[in-house]
Amino acid sequence: MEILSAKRVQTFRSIREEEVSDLIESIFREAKPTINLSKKISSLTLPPLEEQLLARKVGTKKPLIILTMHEVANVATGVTVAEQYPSFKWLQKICGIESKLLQLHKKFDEILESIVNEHKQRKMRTIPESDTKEDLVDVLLRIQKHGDLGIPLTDNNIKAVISDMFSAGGATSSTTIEWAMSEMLKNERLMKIAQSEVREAFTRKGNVDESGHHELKYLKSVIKETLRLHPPVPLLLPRECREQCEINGFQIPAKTSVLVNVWSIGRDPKYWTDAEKFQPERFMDSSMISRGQISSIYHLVLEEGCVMCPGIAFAQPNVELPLAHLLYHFDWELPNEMRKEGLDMTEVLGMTIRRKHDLHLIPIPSPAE
Ligand code: HEM
Repeated sequence: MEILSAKRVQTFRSIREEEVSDLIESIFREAKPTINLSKKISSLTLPPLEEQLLARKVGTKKPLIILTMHEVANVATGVTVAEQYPSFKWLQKICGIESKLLQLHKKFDEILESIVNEHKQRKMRTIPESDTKEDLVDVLLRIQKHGDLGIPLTDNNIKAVISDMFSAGGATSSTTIEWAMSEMLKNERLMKIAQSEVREAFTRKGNVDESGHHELKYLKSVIKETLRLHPPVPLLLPRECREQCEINGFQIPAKTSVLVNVWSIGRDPKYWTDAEKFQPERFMDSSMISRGQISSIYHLVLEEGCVMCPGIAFAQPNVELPLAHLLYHFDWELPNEMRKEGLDMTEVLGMTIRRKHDLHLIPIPSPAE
């Protein structure tokens, strides 16, 4: 509640708006007609997250924490393969994953340690003007000092929370933006509807900001439909069976790992008409969605059910704002007269499911510019 509440997220609004405006300007400044939109999007989500959570302005040089996160993401792709066969310990060894992860762990731990120490020293020197000026680490250090939790909060706990926020909040947001753009590119009609909605909402103002987001009903449905077909965390977080139980005649022992395949639930024709089709309209009128569908998508749309992303208040503006800007400022074409319907949608599994091939696109400034 302290770190991820809507009130706290609201205090970071100007940081998000500034970062996304910088992205749009960098696209306008590109000398080449074709840009790698995937790269632009992935470099967009972590720096603002760093600034929002750690109050550090990133500037042009990527900080170590972001570079290390990318390294972890790359190595983690291999972990998933080795984890298919947990009893074959040698598989992880020959893949070299274990030692790479240990090295990365050490490097990451040192970065986190220095962040915590930096904050402690800063705290000794200054008194925060008000709690809205505190960043994530300040909040955790305050709780540690006052013992508000009723249980001790160690420095290691604090480092784990910082690490959790970055791994949970970075690639999830950027892959969602990338897939939403891909789906709209593939279907020009949907792109046009979303673009007209955004342009209608902001043309009079002359710029996109977060104040008009409540008007973007179609774009919000595009995001929900993107999460249905391309859930960034396809197997959710691993869970463990607390006690022995029986499912469909199978005895499941206590402590069994449970992975929930939301990727396949989102595409199950038992729940969804035209399950493989990208149709944001299905979310426009929630009365059209049955209870069964709601329980099957709670984790996808993040808003329903007992298990949800605790970072939802952060995730929403971090995904909506960049998308609204990209649609407002540009029309988008594929290079080399490639046909949009033929856009390659191959997925690759890492910490999230992302596009196998980067999105190379031609941005055409919108007529309103
Ligand atoms: C579109 C963007 C996002 C999606 C689709 C998403 C989705 C999810 C999902 C499915 C889970 C796992 C829930 C479970 O299995 O229990 C999760 C956990 C979490 N998310 Fe998000 N998330 C997004 C963005 C964010 C952001 C921006 C933040 C924070 C700044 C964040 C923070 C967290 C945290 C802290 C957890 C819990 C991790 C843990 O328990 O170790 N998420 N998210």
